[in-house]
Amino acid sequence: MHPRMRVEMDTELQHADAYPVPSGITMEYGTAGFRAPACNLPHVMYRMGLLAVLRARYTRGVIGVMVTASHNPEEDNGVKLMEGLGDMLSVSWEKHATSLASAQLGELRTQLSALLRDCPGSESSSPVQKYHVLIGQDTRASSKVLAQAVSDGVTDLGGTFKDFGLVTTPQLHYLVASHNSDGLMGEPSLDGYYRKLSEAYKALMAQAKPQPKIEGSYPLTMDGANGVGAPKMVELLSYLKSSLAVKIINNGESGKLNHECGADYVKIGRRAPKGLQMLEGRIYCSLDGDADRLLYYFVDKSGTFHLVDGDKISTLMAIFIQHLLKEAQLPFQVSVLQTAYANGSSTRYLKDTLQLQVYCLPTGVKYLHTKAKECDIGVYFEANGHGTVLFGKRVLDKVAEVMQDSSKPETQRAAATQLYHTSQLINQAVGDALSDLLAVEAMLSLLDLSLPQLYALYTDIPSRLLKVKVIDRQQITTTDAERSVTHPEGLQAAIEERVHHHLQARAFVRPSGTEDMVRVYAESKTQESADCLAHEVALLVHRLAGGVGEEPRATT
Ligand SMILES: CC(=O)N[C@H]1[C@@H](OP(=O)(O)O)O[C@H](CO)[C@@H](O)[C@@H]1O
Ligand SMILES: [Mg+2]
Repeated sequence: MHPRMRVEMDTELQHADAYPVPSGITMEYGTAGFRAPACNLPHVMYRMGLLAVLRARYTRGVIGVMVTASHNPEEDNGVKLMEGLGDMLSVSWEKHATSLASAQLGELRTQLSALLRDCPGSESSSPVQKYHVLIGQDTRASSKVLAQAVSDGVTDLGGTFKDFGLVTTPQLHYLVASHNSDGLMGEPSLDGYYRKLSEAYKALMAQAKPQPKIEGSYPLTMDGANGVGAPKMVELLSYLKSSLAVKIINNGESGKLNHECGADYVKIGRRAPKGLQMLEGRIYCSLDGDADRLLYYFVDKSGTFHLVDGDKISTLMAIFIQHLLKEAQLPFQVSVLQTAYANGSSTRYLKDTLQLQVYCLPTGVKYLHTKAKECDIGVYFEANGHGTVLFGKRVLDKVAEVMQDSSKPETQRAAATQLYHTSQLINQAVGDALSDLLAVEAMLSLLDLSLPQLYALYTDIPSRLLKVKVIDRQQITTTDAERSVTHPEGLQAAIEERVHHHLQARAFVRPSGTEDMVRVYAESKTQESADCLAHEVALLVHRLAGGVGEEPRATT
C-alpha cells in the first residue's frame, strides 16, 4: 500500500500551512456548493480536495471537483463536487463539506479522522481506482490557482487526480459519469463527449426537413456570456461540421465574464445582451458562465423582445417526447418537474393541455434530478434555463426492443430510434446548455415548429422576482416545495392577505441558497399588479423577518 494511503491522526498534510482559514470567514455548502469572492476561497478549495479523496474512497468511484461560480461576477468563484453517474455530492456529505471548509489548521486532522470514523471505507482506495478526483475549471482569472489548491488537497491525502483544465460544468459531470460507468455513459474524454453529442444530433437531424439557408448569415446566434461555453461550442461545432451553423458572440476574447450578457442577465432583465442588434426572423440564445443554463429569445415585427425560458424549453421537450412515445406505441408516462418559480401558465398548459404529470419541487437541481430519476421519463428545467431530460432504464430497454423488432411498422421503429438518439443527445448527468441547444434545434426542426410558434403555445402570466436583505435569512423556513412560509409567524397569513387583493395572483418567499438574500416572487394578471404584489410582499419580509437597511422601494 502507498505509504500515505491511510489517513491517521499523524498524516502529514504537506500543503496545509499554505491554506489557513481567513479570520471571520465561515461558509456553507449551499444549492450550488460554495460561492464567494475568489480571494476568500483558497482554503476551501484545498479542503474540498481532501474531502473529495475521502468521498472517492468511500464511494469507490471518481469525484468531480468543478471550480466555477457560474453566472456570478468574474471576481467571485466557487466549487462544487459531483459523483456517481454525474450527480451532485450526496446531501448527507454536504455537512462534512461545510464543517471541513472552516476547519482551522489545528483541527484539520481531527476532523478528517472523525470523518474516517463516521464513514468507514474512506481510508483506503479500491484496487482498480485509477483516479480519485477529476478537476475542471471555468475561465475566471482566479480559477487556475484555485484548481491548484484542490489538487494540493488531493495529493496531501495520497490521492490521484486528472486535471481537465477548462471545461463546462456539465462536461465534468459527463466525465465523472463516464468514468464511473465503465464507459457505459460514453467514452471518458472530451472527445467522447463531443462524439456522443454530435453523432446523436446528426442521426436525429437526418430525419428532419432541410431548412432554407440564408446566404452569408447564421440562423442562430449564441451569446457565450464571455465564459467557457464559447470555446467549447467552437470545439463541438468542429464535430458537427456543416450540420449546424452558429454565430458566437461574447466569446470571451474581449468582454468580461457574465457582464451585461449571459443567461442570467437576459432572464432577469428580459432583454438582449448589451450590444446585440436583434433582427426579426433570427433566433438568439444565451448560456451562463459555466454553460449549464440555456435560454432562447427573438424579436417580433414591432421589435418586442420575447423570451423562451426554461419552462418553454421543457414544454418543447415534453411535447417532442410525448409525440415519439405515441408513434412508437410505448405506454410510458412523461413527467415534468418544476420549481415554484415556473410560470403558472406553463404548469397549467402542461397539466391541462398536454395532460402530463407535473411536480413542484424545492429550488436546486439536486431535488429535480433526484425526482426525475424516479420517473419513466423526467423532464426538468428551472425557469432560468437549467435542466435536462432523464430516461429510465425500463424505457430505454423497451425502446431498444422496438427499434430492433423488424415485425413492427417502419414508423413505429423510426420513432423508437429517434427516442434512442434523443436519450443519447441529452446529457443524462445534469442540465447542459450545449447538449440542450442541440436538442432544441433538433426538436424544433423535427416538429416543424418555429421558435415564435413555441413561444405562442401559452402566454406567461406577468411575474416579478425581487430580493430582500435580512439579518438572518435562515430564520425564514418554508414548506410545500417552498411555496408557504412556516416561520416567522404571521408572515404567510400576511402574504396571503395581500395576494387576495390581486387577480389570478400568487406569491412566495424563500431564503436563497446562493446569496445572502431572501427571494420574493409574485405573479398576477398584469405586470403592474405583479410588480405591486412583489413590492408589498418584499415590505412584509422586511418588516416581519428582520430586514436590513431601508425598506424596499417600488420597482416601477
Ligand atoms: C430563483 C433562481 O433562479 N434561483 C437559482 C439560484 O438559487 P437560489 O437558491 O435561489 O439562490 O441558483 C441556483 C444554482 O445555480 C439555481 O439552481 C436556482 O434556480
Ligand atoms: Mg451555471
